Amino acid sequence: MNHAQKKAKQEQIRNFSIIAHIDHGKSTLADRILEVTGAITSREMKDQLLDSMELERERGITIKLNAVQLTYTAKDGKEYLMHLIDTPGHVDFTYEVSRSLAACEGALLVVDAAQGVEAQTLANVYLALDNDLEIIPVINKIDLPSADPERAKQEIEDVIGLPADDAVLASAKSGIGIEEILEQIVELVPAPTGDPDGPLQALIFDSHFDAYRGVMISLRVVQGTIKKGQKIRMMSTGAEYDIVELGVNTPAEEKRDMLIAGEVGWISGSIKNIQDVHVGDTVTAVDNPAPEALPGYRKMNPMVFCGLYPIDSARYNDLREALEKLQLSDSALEFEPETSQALGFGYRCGFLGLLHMEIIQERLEREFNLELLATAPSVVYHVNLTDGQQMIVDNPSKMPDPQRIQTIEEPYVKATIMSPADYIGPIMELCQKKRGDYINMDYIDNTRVRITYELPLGEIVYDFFDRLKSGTKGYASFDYELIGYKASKLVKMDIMLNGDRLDALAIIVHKDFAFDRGKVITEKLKDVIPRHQFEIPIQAALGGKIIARSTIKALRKNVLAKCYGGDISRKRKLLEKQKEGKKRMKSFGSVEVPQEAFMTVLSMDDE
Ligand SMILES: Nc1nc2c(ncn2[C@@H]2O[C@H](COP(=O)(O)OP(=O)(O)OP(=O)(O)O)[C@@H](O)[C@H]2O)c(=O)[nH]1
Repeated sequence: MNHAQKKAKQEQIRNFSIIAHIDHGKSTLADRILEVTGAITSREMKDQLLDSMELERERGITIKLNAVQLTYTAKDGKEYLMHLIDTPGHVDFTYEVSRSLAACEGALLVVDAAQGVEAQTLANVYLALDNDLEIIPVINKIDLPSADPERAKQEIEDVIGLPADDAVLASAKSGIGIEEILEQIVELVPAPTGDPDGPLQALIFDSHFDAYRGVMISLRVVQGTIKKGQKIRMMSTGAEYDIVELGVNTPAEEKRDMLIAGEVGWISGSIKNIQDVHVGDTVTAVDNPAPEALPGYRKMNPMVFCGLYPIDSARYNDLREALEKLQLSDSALEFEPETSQALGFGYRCGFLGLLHMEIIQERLEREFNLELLATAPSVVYHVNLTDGQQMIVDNPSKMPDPQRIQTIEEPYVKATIMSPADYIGPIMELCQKKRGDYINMDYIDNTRVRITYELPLGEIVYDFFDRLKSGTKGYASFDYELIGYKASKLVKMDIMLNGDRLDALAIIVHKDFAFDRGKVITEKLKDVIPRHQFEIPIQAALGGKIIARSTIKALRKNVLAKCYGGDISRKRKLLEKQKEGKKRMKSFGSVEVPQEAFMTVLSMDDE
C-alpha cells in the first residue's frame, strides 16, 4: 500500500467506545451494532457476545474491555472500518474505561431513558472529555413504558452540559435507532490522523497470556504501520521481539499483514516473559524508532489491600504465577509476598475496590484452580511516627506500637450520590454512620437530588454500596474519587482466639466506635467459628486492654455419635459436609478458622 492508499483507508476509519452507567445497556447496544454491521448473524448471536468472560456473563457486568473491527456501508455509499471498544461500567473499573478511551476518537454516551443521568454516567463523561473525545448522546430503552426521553435529554443538557437535541432515541433491545447511531458515528467522530509512514507508535491497551502463543497484545496504532515479521521494541522495558502474527477481531480472530495508523488490533511475538509487556506502554519499530513514547495511562493506585493465602500451602508458587498472569491484563492489580503467623505464606494484594478484589479472587479460583483464603480488606494508612518519619501501612497487623505513633491519617473520598429525593433521609443516615462529612445537596430536577459527602474510604470499601442500594430500593447511584488523607482518631484492634492474637484478624477502627465494633465482632465470630472439643474465648483488645469478649462453648458430643446405629449414608453425608466446611478453613494453633471469620471483622451490622 502506498502513502495515498493508506491515507485514503485511514480517512474511512472510525474508532469509538460506548460509555454508560451500569445497566443502561452498553453491552446490548454493542451486540446490536455487531449484528447490524453483519459482524455476526442473529443466529450466531449469543446474548452479549462481548461480555465473553464466564464471570461477566454470570454477574451481568462487563469487566474486561474488548475491541472489535466492523465494516459499515453508510448512507453516503462509502464503506467505513470501525473499531468498537467495549468498556466496563462499574465504579471499580474506571481505569479500564480510561484505557479503552485512549484508543478512540469518539464515544457513544448511553443514557437509560427511564433512569436518566446517573453518577457513573458523569464519571465516564469526564474521562471521555479528558481524552478529547467526540461524545454522541444516545437515549436507550425508549421501548420501556416508563421511558421519558425528553427528561433524559434535559438532564444531559443540565447535568452534563452537552447539547442533546440531536440525541438518538434508541432501543438496543428492539433494535431501534441503531443505523442512526452508526450514521452519527460516521458523521461526527473524526477519522484518525497519525502519519501511516511515520515512526511506529502503538499504544498497548490490553494483553493476555495464550498458552501457545505467549503474551497477546491489544494495541492501537497511533502513528506508522506495524507489520508481520517486523522487529519491535517496548519503549518502557526496552524488550525486543519479532512479530509472528498480527490481526484484528471481527469478532473472530483474523490475521492481517499490517495495521496502519488508526487501526486497532492484536499482535503476538512468542513473548514468554510477562514482565516485558506493560499496558499503557508504546510499541515502536527497532529500525526507525519513535523518538518518544505516547502518553501512557494515569497509573491507578490500588486503594484496597488484602492477604491471599493458598489453603494448600504447597500451592504458593502456583498462586504467584496466577497473579502474574492476571496482572498482564490488569495493570491495577498489585501483589507482594507476605507472611502471617496465622496463615503462613501468601501475597498481599492491592485492588481498586471490593468488586475488583472479589473478581480477582474468583478468577484465581476458577481459572487457576486455586483454593484461597482472603483476609479482610484494608485501606492504606499514613502513620506519622514520633521520630518524624512517615510509615505507609496497608496491613493492620503491621501497625507500629501505639507509643511510636504521633498520628494516623486515612484516605478520604468525595462521594457523589444521585437519588430520588424520597431517599434523602436514609442516604444521610448511612453517610453519618460511616463517619461522613456533609458537603452539599442540589436538585437535578423536581424529583432527583445529588448529594455530596466526604467519607473515609475505609468505611465505604466494605458494604457501603450494598447498603446504599438497599436503603434506596436500588434507585441511588454512587461514584467516588480520592481527595487525600486526613488524620483521624484511629486505633488497631486485635482479635484473640484462645488467648492468642490472630494477626490476620487485626483491624483499624475509629476510637469512638472501637467498643461497639469489638462487641459486634466477638459476637459474630462466635457464630462463624465452629465449635471444638474445648471452650474457645474470643477477645477484642486495644493494646493490652480487653474491650469485649465472647465464648464458643465446647462440643458436648462427637458429631458422629448422633448417627450411632443410623444408616451409613447419613454418616457419610455428615462427614462430607464436615469436609466441605473444612475446605475454607485454616488452623490457627488448635482452632480452625473459616473464611467468613475474616470478613466478619469488617461487618458493621449491629442490628
Ligand atoms: N427494555 C429494554 N431493555 C434493555 C435495552 N437495552 C438493554 N436492556 C436491558 O438492560 C439490562 C442491562 O443491559 P446491559 O447491556 O447488560 O447493560 P450494560 O450497560 O452493558 O451493563 P454493564 O455491562 O454491567 O456495564 C439488560 O437486562 C438488558 O436486556 C432496551 O433498549 N430496552
